[in-house]
Amino acid sequence: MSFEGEKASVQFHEIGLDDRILKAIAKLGWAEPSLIQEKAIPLFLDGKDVLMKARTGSGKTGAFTIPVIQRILSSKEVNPDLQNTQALILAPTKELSSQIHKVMLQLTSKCSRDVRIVDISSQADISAQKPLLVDFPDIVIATPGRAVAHLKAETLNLKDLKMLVIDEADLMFSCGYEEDVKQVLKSLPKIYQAALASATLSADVLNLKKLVLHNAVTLKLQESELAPLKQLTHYKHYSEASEKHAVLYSLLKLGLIRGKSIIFVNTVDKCYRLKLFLDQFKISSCILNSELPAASRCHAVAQFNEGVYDIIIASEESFLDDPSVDSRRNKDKEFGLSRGIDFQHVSNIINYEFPESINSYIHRAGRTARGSNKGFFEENPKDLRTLRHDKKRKAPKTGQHISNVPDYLVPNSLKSVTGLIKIKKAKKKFVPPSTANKKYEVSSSAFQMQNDFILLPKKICTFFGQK
Ligand SMILES: Nc1ncnc2c1ncn2[C@@H]1O[C@H](COP(=O)(O)OP(=O)(O)OP(=O)(O)O)[C@@H](O)[C@H]1O
Repeated sequence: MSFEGEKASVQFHEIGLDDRILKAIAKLGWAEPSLIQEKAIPLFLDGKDVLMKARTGSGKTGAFTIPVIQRILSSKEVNPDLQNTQALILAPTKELSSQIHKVMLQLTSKCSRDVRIVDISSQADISAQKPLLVDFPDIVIATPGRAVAHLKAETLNLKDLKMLVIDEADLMFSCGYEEDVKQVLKSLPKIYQAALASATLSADVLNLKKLVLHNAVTLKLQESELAPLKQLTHYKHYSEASEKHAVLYSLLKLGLIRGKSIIFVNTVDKCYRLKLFLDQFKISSCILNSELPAASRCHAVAQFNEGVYDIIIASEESFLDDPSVDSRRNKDKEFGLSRGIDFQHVSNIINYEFPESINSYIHRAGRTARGSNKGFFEENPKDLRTLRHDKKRKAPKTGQHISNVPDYLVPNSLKSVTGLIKIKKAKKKFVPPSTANKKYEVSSSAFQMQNDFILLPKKICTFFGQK
């Protein structure tokens, strides 16, 4: 597996990595480093502070986790009895932390005894997490909030820290972690090596850079922000707002969209409404939004990744919103939605509601065509079954009850497609024509005009024709 369109000039075995890491990388199927990995890993191994800005899905996680693990293995070669927390990795959400943890466990699968990693980002009680930290794991992964909570409880000791990494640096401040990050920095020794990873170089990232990095090398890769077109195809389809439901239904039911899909909407309400709509047609989906508790969000992503659901409906909200503005709703400030979450094998991204900024489009699109995956279609057994044309396609099942559900769930446009709509004839009151009746005159001429184009039912045409 390699990143398309980005031919690596060095191979993993040429970067000076431990054999155990190389074996783990091979097990992951990563044939060669991505561009950001190729540039960042040697710099970090050299002891440099690095700011890596690379498009979403370009392999930044590997770019900082591989050298962190390598440096820990090297330090243990020199001093096998060394046991202290050498690296702290901060991520803005629990989902991201657990994803980094998962990647690190895979990368240390051949040296798990030598490199111990814990993720303390979950909301478990601080005292319940104490045993995880008591014998100074080599790498701690946390959200800044959790790191501060443990520092206050004196369950986390960073006095011997050698490396600090902040992932998704552009989200840290907008997630409300500015103070927590500053608090963490106060607990670090004077000298440590640091790296920031980000998909954008926002003002927040530059502020963090000033706070965290020293004489840093900035890697701003000259690459497209999105995966190459060979890998990711963009389609656009124009439709009236009221018809979007019908279009989506058709795309899904006719098999025009295959594989796992993320449908993006812009509000939490829409998230639920769309799910209810799809439920009506026995199209099962799960949802992801900022009102769900963290555990449910993780569960939804896990179920989607495991293939329990092929569709996830996600609402995206601006991180720059003042969290205090909408007090009715209990928004989770750690909600990073899908930014940085590694949804696996996503074939399609559907912008059901158009993203509010270019960045948002890029991040949404970055959920597919990740790594070396093609964007549109994945070859998994389930998809291949779908492709079998020797089997008769099942006609979509729609129940009679669809005609009784509210319009916002099944709009009339779709009811008429399925033949379930009962056209209610409006009872018209007879109003005698009167030249003094302005309202009548206006509507009359409007209808007359349409009459010219034979657009009206005969009955009405006749009525106005008599005038
Ligand atoms: N060298 C590689 N070869 C093939 N696949 C890789 C390689 N490195 C990473 N990947 C895969 O690419 C996908 C995206 O990687 P990763 O999550 O690190 O991207 P990212 O740049 O951190 O994205 P984001 O900014 O969204 O977090 C993952 O599924 C990962 O397993």
